[in-house]
Amino acid sequence: MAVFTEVGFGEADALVQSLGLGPLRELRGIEGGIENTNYFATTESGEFVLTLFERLSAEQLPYYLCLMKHLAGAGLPVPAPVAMPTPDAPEKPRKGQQPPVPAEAACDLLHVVAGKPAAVVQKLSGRSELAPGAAHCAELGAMLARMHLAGRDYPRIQPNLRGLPWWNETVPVVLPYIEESQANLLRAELAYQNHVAESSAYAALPRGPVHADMFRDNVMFATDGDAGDAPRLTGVFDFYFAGTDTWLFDLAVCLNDWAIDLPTGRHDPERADALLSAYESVRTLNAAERALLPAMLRAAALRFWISRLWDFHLPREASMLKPHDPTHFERVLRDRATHPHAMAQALEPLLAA
Ligand SMILES: Nc1ncnc2c1ncn2[C@@H]1O[C@H](COP(=O)(O)OP(=O)(O)OP(=O)(O)O)[C@@H](O)[C@H]1O
Ligand SMILES: N[C@@H](CCO)C(=O)O
Repeated sequence: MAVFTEVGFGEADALVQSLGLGPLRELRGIEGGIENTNYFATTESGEFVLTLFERLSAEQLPYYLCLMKHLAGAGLPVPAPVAMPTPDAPEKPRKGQQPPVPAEAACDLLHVVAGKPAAVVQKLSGRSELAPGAAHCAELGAMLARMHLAGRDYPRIQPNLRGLPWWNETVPVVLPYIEESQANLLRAELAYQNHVAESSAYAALPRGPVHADMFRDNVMFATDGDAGDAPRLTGVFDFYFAGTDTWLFDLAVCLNDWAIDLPTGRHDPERADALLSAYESVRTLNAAERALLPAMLRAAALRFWISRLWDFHLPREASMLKPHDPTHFERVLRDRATHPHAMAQALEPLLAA
């Protein structure tokens, strides 16, 4: 469980009551997660997740919270953040008076708990599928494409804060902790990704708001079907690494997690095909995306190798924090870099179709 900041029952109760959710019945620290403090909060209105943001600032947070609201409003299975009710609309300002500050500027989805920025979102039903099959990957691929399309009219822009500039900043910080052969791979891959980012093909990639961390443990599937029923995706959460970035990077993050054999890091052709063809059933990849898929699979592996090295070697204080294993993404990156076209080649018949 990652509880970086302990929240008292009384303080959580005061917040949920002011949100109009009724008195707090139960408050329970959540197991899992390494970024933020999360609690399940039960009130008479239902079950919610209270998140205290440990690294993101109040200036950065409206991008994520408003994106969740936007996607939920577009019918995507995304938990909607609970807004602070606004007092009754003030009277129209008289001539010469200042107009009121628009609610958007204050962000009524962002609250303060224990001195930290905080949000309350709906608790999703279902459970994560940590051993997904092709049918789960197909559900994911179609939802990812729908999410990309639904983000096209999202007005806010904020870079992926775990994108290339962060990789360039963080690699020198982790280099002293790793072996020479690892350092060589890390430096070489970073140089390659800087080169890719300057290419005209990269500039031609479609982009918009992306989740950028849609791993198996951030997606829920229904548990109500009988065994054998087709899986049904009921939700995706943890938007706090989202940002404006290429859709292809988002897809590569998913392929690297959902469509691989975890012990070896190698891709699984059946699951990769299912994920990609379902994505393409909603939105077809363009020529630049097809060309850069191998490079983005490497980029997505690099991103999580760096963040896992950083979390592992420079940990923060938290109750029962379990950092993820960095060597997993070293293996994935070695596989993608040694066989740069393996996954993309396996997907080629699909891409050409
Ligand atoms: N909206 C939600 N509905 C149901 N469960 C949720 C929801 N949000 C979070 N959880 C539960 O809380 C756990 C931790 O949340 P999350 O993954 O967002 O942690 P984090 O520390 O913020 O992020 P990270 O995954 O980046 O470490 C999840 O594994 C899930 O069980
Ligand atoms: N999904 C990330 C952790 C949260 O960003 C990882 O597995 O490294």
